[in-house]
Amino acid sequence: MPQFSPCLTLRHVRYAVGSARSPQGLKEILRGVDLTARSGEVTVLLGPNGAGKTTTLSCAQGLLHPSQGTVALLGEDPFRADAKLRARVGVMLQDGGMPQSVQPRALLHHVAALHQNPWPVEDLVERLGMGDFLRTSIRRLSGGQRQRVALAASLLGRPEVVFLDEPTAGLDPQSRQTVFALIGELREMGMGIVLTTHLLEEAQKLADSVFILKDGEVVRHGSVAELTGAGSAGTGSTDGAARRMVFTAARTLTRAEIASAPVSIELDGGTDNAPGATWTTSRLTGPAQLRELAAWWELIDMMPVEVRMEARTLEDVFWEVSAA
Ligand SMILES: Nc1ncnc2c1ncn2[C@@H]1O[C@H](COP(=O)(O)OP(=O)(O)OP(=O)(O)O)[C@@H](O)[C@H]1O
Repeated sequence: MPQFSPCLTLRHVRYAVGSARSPQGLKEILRGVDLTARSGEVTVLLGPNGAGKTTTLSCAQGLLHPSQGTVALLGEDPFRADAKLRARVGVMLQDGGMPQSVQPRALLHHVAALHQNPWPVEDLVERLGMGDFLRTSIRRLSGGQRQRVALAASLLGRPEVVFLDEPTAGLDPQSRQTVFALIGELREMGMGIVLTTHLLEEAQKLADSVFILKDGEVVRHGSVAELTGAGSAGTGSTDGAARRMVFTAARTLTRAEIASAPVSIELDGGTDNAPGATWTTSRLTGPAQLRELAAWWELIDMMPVEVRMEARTLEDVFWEVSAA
């Protein structure tokens, strides 16, 4: 399997429901999505509820036909795809898609039997720690257990591309780590992994490439380093050098002093405005702002105890995009 070649491309994909003639009118859910995912990489779709992530995945998988634009999944139009293409693609069904009265063991063996060269069921059972609930009907499983069954089922055919819609939703921290490790292995194997998540820390750790959607459009994309300013800027992002500065104040700051800061400053989570409090600055885009901050410290006659520059996190970028 060639590594890092595109396994999925969406070009100017629009998807609308309703009609201009109906009372509700035409509702545009995707408004020109461009996205590329590569084999041997984890591509993460982020965005607030209703941004269009699941609709994008549905178009990518060929479950929905775009109103405009093109989709190529492993080089083919997934909407017209035959069984051959389907066998090369794994889709993690949300629990509604699994037969509720069946036991995971029977389901996994059944799905494995549909594939020519299936991943050994026992191996996935062991890796995903499913041994304890293999003979419990899916209806009776906890949310996290169902998630693991659905993930295993999506991988049984050793797909070249796998779509995972919130694969770690409802998992406890230990199971989440297990799933992370497995996703890392899938990447090493050269699989293309396309996933959605609301867990930004998880996205930051896993993603080779991130697409942030808002109102049916990709508003930022790039590697984590590109998006957070730890590397060169990604397309659509002009803030490649942005950083955050954190400083520890020697004393309590007055309201007037806080208001007079040259960039907005906020108390770091959990600290009080007292000597030793940690303050974080908003996005700094150049050294001139450091000079302004130093001038402000001079003005308010406060020498910070500690000053630190930090790369911004994906969470910082996400909130910035959401607020825009
Ligand atoms: N068939 C439909 N008819 C009307 N509206 C729809 C339809 N399908 C999706 N939508 C709307 O389109 C928007 C995008 O939905 P989508 O499920 O793709 O978002 P999402 O980013 O996956 O959200 P979440 O994070 O909540 O899963 C939502 O506002 C949703 O209500």
